[in-house]
Amino acid sequence: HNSESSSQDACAISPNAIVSDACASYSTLERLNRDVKPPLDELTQTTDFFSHYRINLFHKKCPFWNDENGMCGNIACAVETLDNEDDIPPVWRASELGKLEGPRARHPGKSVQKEEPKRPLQGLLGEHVGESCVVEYDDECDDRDYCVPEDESATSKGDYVSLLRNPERFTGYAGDGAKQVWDAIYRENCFQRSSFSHSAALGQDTSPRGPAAMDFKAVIEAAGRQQVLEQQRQHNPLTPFVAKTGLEYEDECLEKRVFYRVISGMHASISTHLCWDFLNQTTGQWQPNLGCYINRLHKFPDRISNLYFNYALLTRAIAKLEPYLSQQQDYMFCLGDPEQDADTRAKVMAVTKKAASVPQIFDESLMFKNGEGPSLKEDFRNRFRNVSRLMDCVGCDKCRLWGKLQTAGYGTALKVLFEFDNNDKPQLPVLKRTELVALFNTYARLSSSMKAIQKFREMVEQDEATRKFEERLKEAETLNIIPDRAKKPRHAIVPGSSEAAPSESADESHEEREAPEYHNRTIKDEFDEELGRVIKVLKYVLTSWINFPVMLWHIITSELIRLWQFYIGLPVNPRSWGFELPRVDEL
Ligand SMILES: Cc1cc2nc3c(=O)[nH]c(=O)nc-3n(C[C@H](O)[C@H](O)[C@H](O)COP(=O)(O)OP(=O)(O)OC[C@H]3O[C@@H](n4cnc5c(N)ncnc54)[C@H](O)[C@@H]3O)c2cc1C
Repeated sequence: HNSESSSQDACAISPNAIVSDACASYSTLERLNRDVKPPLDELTQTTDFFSHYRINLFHKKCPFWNDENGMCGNIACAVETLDNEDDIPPVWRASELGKLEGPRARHPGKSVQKEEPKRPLQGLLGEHVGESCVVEYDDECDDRDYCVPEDESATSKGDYVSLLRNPERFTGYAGDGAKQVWDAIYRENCFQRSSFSHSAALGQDTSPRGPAAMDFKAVIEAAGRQQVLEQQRQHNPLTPFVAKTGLEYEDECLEKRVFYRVISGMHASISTHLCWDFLNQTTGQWQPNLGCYINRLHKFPDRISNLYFNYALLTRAIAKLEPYLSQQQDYMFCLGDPEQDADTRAKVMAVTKKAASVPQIFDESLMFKNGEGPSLKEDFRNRFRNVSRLMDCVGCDKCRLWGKLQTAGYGTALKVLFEFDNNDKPQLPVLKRTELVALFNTYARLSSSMKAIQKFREMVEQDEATRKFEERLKEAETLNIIPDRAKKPRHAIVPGSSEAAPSESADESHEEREAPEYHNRTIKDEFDEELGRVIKVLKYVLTSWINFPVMLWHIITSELIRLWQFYIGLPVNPRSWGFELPRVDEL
């Protein structure tokens, strides 16, 4: 008996989709999240260490494109959600919503650090913030990084900002600017020189293999040129074609599924938050937007499955960190404050213990096998660096903050999974503060996305039930057999959805909630209906019996194939069967 798929909610979105890469089903992860979320919220919301992040937001330039070549990534280009924002109060406009809020403090120089070791920020983040838990004195990054270290190529070390004051939610950042960044990020999924065997078309066939960013820039530019030429061609048909953009070979890269899943899962999580914490810009109300969820996520179960995949991936990374973070001599959270340090560690442990409570949630040892190991890993790292650089092209500060943080979070997770030995205790204290903060906050983002998705799913079900009820009511009305009191809608309503049905009033009496009574039915009607049901059940049972041998054959062969794949080290097909209770509405 397959215990995971036996429960009602198991694999409700896309059966077994996650099992193939992450050894866990939806229901296992949702159960785990119920345990992990409370201590994780506590950690990210009540400790100074985890509620502040240092980020270089303003001294970086988008390295991939500028307005001159017809592509555009800055705020002025981000088409806003409303055609005319002049009609709405400034506070609801995208330009305001995207701004950073709350206190901000410059990274202190060496002299201040020496003079004021306990208060290097001199109260700039607020009087009660334990600054020794927030400030990090770091130097260069080591080459195991999957993300771009914040201080790369910039003179400024960045600012400390409060994550609590800047929740990830709807900002109104949308349109061409946002789309262009996402497109470029997904194109990164395909970036690998071996995939571009016709690189001559990019005009750089003789150049030695340069940094990934340079190559990537060339691809983007080629794509940009292509786009501009395409537009020009509409007016002037003689405009030349660019022979190849390099993007034609996209399919070859699709096998690098994990990278794609990480990015798509991150995108799905961002979309979930903006739909859950959505501002209706004409009424000024913050509320979940069911239509937004349906259009961006519900219709795309693979996106949701990728989000769950990321949850499994981060759970494994966090569980793996437990021995590394448990001892003060191995890691200090707050250098100048032993009490806060102990408190933070206890809260971290509460999370890592829960994360480690489900064994085998993601088996990283299966990755980077089949001879591609080191080069694939290198490729992975470079792609991640580029995604992080692409975040500098995001034209909304708050989105950039969370985009950067989450890219760094996944980068850290990959580093922990693939660079740390599987020994009980990893040897080197290689994780920086920024990395830890990014990792745990990215985990917290996924955790709250999962919860929001579960709620959204309930809303969809309620919405559908309401719609069905209304349809039946209409049918009955046309037959004129419904008493007036049964015409009230009975199902709960989606709060705030643009597609919300009318709300059930709180004082609605119990009697009014009962099913509508159907009058004028004769005994013959009742008998015919009952007989119809009996025949349907009989048919159902007989078909199940007839199908059984075929099904058994399918199960045995598919399991044998899976066993064989496992034995010779191939990726194992997802399980295509499971036990579930018959759905009564099939009858
Ligand atoms: C880094 C970054 C951070 C952002 N943060 C915020 C934020 O905090 N708040 C906010 O309101 N807006 C944010 N945005 C903007 C937001 O993500 C959308 O771009 C915007 O709302 C417009 O949405 P859209 O419906 O046009 O599709 P987009 O979300 O822009 O998607 C573009 C295309 O990508 C594909 N796609 C969408 N989702 C997935 C997925 N999960 N997997 C694979 N493919 C997918 C679809 O083909 C879609 O048409 C951010 C954008 C970026 C690039």
